[in-house]
Amino acid sequence: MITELKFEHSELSLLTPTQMGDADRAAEAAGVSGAAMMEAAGGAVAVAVGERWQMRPVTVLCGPGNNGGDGFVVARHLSAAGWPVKVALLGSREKLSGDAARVASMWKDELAPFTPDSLDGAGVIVDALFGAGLSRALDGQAAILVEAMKSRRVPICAVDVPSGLDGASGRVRGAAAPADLTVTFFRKKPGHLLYPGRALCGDILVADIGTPVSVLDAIGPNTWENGPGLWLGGYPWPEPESYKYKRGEVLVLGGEAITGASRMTALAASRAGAGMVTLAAPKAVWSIYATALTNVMVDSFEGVSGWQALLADKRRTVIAIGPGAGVGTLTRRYVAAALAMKRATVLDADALTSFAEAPEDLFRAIDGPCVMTPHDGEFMRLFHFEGDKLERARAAARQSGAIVLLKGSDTVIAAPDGRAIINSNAPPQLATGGSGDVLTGFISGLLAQGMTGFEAAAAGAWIHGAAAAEFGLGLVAEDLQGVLPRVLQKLRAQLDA
Ligand SMILES: NC(=O)C1=CN([C@@H]2O[C@H](COP(=O)(O)OP(=O)(O)OC[C@H]3O[C@@H](n4cnc5c(N)ncnc54)[C@H](OP(=O)(O)O)[C@@H]3O)[C@@H](O)[C@H]2O)[C@@H](O)CC1
Ligand SMILES: Nc1ncnc2c1ncn2[C@@H]1O[C@H](COP(=O)(O)OP(=O)(O)O)[C@@H](O)[C@H]1O
Ligand SMILES: [K+]
Repeated sequence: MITELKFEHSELSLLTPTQMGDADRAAEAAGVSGAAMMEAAGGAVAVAVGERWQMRPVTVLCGPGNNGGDGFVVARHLSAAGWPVKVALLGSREKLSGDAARVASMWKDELAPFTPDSLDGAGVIVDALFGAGLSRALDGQAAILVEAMKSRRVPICAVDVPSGLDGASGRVRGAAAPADLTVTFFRKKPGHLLYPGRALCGDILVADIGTPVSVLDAIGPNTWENGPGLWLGGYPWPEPESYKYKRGEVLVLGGEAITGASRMTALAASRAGAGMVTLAAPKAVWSIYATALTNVMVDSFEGVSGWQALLADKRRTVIAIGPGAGVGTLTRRYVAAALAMKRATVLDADALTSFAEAPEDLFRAIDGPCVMTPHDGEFMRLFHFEGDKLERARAAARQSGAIVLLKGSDTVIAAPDGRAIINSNAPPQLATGGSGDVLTGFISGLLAQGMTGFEAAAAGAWIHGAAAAEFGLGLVAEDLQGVLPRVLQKLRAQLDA
């Protein structure tokens, strides 16, 4: 069994704006001054702008807080490097305080009026209106300037976040202009990865501004961006002393009307490394499965008692149900029988929808390791939470007791204890019928080899995205398992390097 990885201090940690404020205060307590961090932040943005764009007129829009302070530092650096710089400030210099007031006083040129005219002639705009301190929807002059930024085809570099983007949820409050480049500090925020925020950030650079990593001790991050850094150390590579049963056996429930879905799940589980995979085929359609599958074994069964007989084999350590299973009472009973075994179970698609009328029955039955993989529609049939995707997935995991993998271009994986991972490597070609069935197989295959549900879901989602990216355009779901070996070889090379 692989022990749970500890990755609180990973570079993949995500901090909410509130946690980032805590990190800034803790850094100051540890002797790194706010002024030094602001200098480092503005300096990093100026370097990033200089690396990305050739020298040209730049307008820096500064807000009334420390995000605006960063903007004044950017302006000073670019101006010193010879760039023609205009600075427009929301509000007056007198209203600035602390570090922002200090850096503003170092800007000796006159300020441009805070109107869309200040964007005239700009070859790049630095958006330093609001960052972590966004406290309400943009309105008035701020909204007018953001709308003006949106309508001009001038590249934008956002400081920390595009102003108006809520760093916790990825939502837009009032308005936000899409940036080409976002430079953030110390760690990313969930809003950089959750849509629509992700689409507004452009390329994201994370700059080191001297914040000691030890500030994370007290914060205890519980949200991460998905990446091999979270689970590669515990990845279940085949070992010399291994044998097929040691690598676990996955039992996949086959559907009667749709047979392709569960076949893809089964093949994907084999590719992900399960030692054995058995497809439980309803007697009436057994021959379809038997002729289509080779390395995956096909076992026929009839009705709930037949399914229970297949479950009785203790070597079948992981049960995958849902793809093509059909919606209704029978599937509900198959799921209940599987959950009663308290083995690792992956529930997808019809296994979830079958409980739309009585989700509580499902939650009550979950008592062992369980991963649910709903897309938005399936999620809404079972759960009725408000909030952003991260909040909803977390609440669902808490309510159900399962690891909840809420799919989409920004898939969130949440555990009942509050930990959550946001996946960011899934390319849009994954939006093709059956790709979710393959994901169920990948996760099942990793569970079979001893990963925990949380890690298997994270690693499964990541290799799924990486396989789609590896294949490129023109992807159909059954291509995914075929390119997985290349993804695994690259991962292995990364570990061996
Ligand atoms: N040591 C550090 O802390 C470091 C911080 N750093 C930088 O500081 C940023 C965080 O700074 P921050 O906390 O001052 O918040 P910030 O984003 O500037 O906004 C607050 C101001 O905006 C105002 N305001 C808010 N919403 C508004 C709206 N809709 N419409 C109008 N006004 C609105 C708000 O007004 P209030 O809510 O108080 O009325 C307040 O005046 C962070 O993103 C990073 O860039 C780096 O330099 C590294 C070191
Ligand atoms: N636009 C997108 N960008 C990236 N990944 C996507 C996108 N749309 C869907 N996906 C991913 O593709 C898979 C689709 O799964 P699902 O909706 O269950 O489809 P199916 O039931 O056809 O298998 C999920 O892993 C999901 O996260
Ligand atoms: K900003």
